Amino acid sequence: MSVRKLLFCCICNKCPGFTESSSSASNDNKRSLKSGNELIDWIRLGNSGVDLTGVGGRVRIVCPAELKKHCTKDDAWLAIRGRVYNITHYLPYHPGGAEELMRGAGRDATELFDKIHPWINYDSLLVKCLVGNLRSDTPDNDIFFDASDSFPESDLLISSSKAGVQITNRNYITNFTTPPKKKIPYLQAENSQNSRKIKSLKQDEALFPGFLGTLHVLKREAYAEDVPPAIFFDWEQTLTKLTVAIYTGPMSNPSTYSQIAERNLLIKVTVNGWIRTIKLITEDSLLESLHTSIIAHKAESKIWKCCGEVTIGPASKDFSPQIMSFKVVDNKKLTHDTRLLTITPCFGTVIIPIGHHIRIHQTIAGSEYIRSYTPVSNYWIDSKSHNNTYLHLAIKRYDNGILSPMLTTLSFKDDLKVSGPHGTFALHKLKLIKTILLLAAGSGITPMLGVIKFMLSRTNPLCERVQLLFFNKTEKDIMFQEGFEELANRDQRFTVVHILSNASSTWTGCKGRINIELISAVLIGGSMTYEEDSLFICVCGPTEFSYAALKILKNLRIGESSIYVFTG
Ligand code: HEM
Repeated sequence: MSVRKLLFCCICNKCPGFTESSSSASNDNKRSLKSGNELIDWIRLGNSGVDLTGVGGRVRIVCPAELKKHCTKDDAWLAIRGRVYNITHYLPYHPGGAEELMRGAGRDATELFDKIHPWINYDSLLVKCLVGNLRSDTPDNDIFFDASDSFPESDLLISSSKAGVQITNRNYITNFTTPPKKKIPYLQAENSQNSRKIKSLKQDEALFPGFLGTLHVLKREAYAEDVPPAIFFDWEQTLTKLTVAIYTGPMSNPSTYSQIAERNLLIKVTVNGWIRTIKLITEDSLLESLHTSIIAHKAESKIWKCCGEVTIGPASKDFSPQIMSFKVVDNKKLTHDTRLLTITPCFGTVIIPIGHHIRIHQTIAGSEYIRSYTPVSNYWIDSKSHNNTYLHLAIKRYDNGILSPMLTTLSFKDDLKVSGPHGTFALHKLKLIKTILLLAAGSGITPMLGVIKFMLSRTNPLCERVQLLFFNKTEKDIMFQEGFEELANRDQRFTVVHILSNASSTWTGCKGRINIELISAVLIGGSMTYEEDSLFICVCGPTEFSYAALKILKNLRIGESSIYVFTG
């Protein structure tokens, strides 16, 4: 549930908990809609399979000049918060009237929209009308509308080919009524440390009640380590399923843990070391979670009037990772001495942030043994079952070890105690990074896998280079080799160099251990061109390897702030 979208608003002031003071628009402007042009009719049109985007439903980048051209009633586009929508079909359904809505046509209408009704859940209403992301030159916008920030939830539902099929098949009805506004703790006012900062933001808040205020908060505070992040809750439903989205802000790399007990859905979200608990007492009973974005089966197939009662607890820093029970789903060979163990939580779902790890706790002969593993995402695994509740762990067997011989022989349905997530890797360190060098040895490759995928998928700023130097003893020790080759063939920005310390006579690649000549040849010798501020280096491997790498990087005058060493 790596959701970064910030969206929390009611679409109508009839929602419970909606306060008059939230509205800045006057009722005089409201038109009565012709019969056949009401909200329900608009939802029906959206679900009818008609292409409301006018461009075939392919989400793409729109430049301001193109947006400008779509300004007539027959062909009207409008942009809000960096997203461009085709509003042509929505014109007769707009409760404020078509003329009013046309005021926003052909331009970035964010300010206009926010002046009148910032609480409207425009993104849900126009979910089928999304043309693409507005290309913007202003750095401020980039904070929020990083194209890598592509709002996974919505995109799943609107993306071109899938949308029509999925929606009719699933009887999709979008939410449109988020829970009571008064319960949104969009400012952590209870935290006295922040009172000074909060005061300075009061003006913005008054101007833009609700979520826009939060955008301002996030913009200024997102990267301040000791400020609990604002988080938001949204939901949508079909007859049989409830989907809950928690919005945590850009680059926040959240971890979550969720559990369901009939009408109680408990979600724990951790962002930058702050833990928040969201408790939802639903209108009716739920069954199990379906996957990590918390889609839960309803006990009875019906549409609920509202989602239920949501309470978002205060932020706390006392985050002691909890111990959870897991079961083994699969155990298969990865290399000659490494197994890929697939495990799933016995209850609920767990999300481990990029670059973080879990710990396996095992009691053997009365003593507890603990070992850390970074889960490997589905992308790297040749697995038919891409179930999002699974964690895949690459476990190397050390014959003289205590834990690994036991873990590598686990089989289906065996129990495991797991704690997590653990780690200090902060994704926002990579915010401005265009070139990344990854130095990994042996099973130290696992945290790099998430970083590689993240860097290559982001576009703002566009990542220019991901260079992996992967150190192993012999050819047969190399994990995920095929995956690397495939990726390198597909994406020229990614390169991998394998370096073996004990290569066979047939090995034609690099040989040796980590050394300054090798690293300086990569960094300075020309295979990587970079600007100092946009370079980052990650290191992961056995302790001696990490020390050696750090020493070399120090000698090459790479600043500490540009290096992150993963430790278990
Ligand atoms: C940006 C240009 C827009 C303008 C100038 C505009 C203007 C207005 C006005 C004057 C009203 C009546 C105010 C009231 O009394 O509630 C209204 C209501 C409404 N507008 Fe817009 N609007 C715009 C965009 C949008 C968009 C993009 C959406 C959603 C897709 C939207 C959805 C609504 C809804 C749902 C209402 C009814 C609000 C309520 O009942 O509280 N509007 N709009």
